Amino acid sequence: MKLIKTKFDHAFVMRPDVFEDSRGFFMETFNARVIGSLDIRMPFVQDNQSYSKSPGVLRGLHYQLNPKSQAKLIRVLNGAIYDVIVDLRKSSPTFGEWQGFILTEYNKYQLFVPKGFAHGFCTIVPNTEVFYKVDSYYSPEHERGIHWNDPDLNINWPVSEPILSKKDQQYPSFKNAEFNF
Ligand SMILES: Cc1cn([C@H]2C[C@H](O)[C@@H](COP(=O)(O)OP(=O)(O)O[C@H]3O[C@H](C)C(=O)[C@H](O)[C@H]3O)O2)c(=O)[nH]c1=O
Repeated sequence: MKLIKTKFDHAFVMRPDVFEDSRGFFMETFNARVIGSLDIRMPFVQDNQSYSKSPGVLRGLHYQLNPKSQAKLIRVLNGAIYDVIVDLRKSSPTFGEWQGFILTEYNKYQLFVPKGFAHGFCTIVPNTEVFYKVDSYYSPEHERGIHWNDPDLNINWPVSEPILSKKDQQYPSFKNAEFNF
């Protein structure tokens, strides 16, 4: 497995070993022993999958408050995304900083996002399917968000007029957002 560090402690990109032959390929997409060796607290308790018809669909920036904060292991089954995480951990030296990653069905990159981060992605091709594991159950009462186009974060999304849910249009700015990490 290939491991790529990010600007954040405990967040990283990993690429499983891919075994290709004349039929196609095989790879272990999740192995608790491998994940455990990266001192990632287990267990993941829920798998999520989303499908976005068009390029320019932006989902985020989302997170759940403690005690229901979620670590996530994200990968693209089909298509491609520009994936963004924002450090919301107040004591972190990278608090308020963000980093973007291109995850596609072709590079097979997986992004591990620790608890305490806001997460969002923008699709860059049609028919994009994203699969991710989370280590805390969905809790609408603890769900919060930050506006995708927050001027202080100034994230360089690949589109200027994304397709957004009503909910994502109404999230507060970074400085007015509620978080407890
Ligand atoms: C997240 C979630 C949602 N839902 C229900 C609630 C809504 O009725 C419906 C669609 O949810 P939402 O519009 O929040 O879906 P996304 O905009 O794709 O949200 C996700 O987008 C970004 C990228 C994330 O990182 C989060 O994991 C997640 O918030 O699914 C559930 O039943 N369980 C869940 O775990």
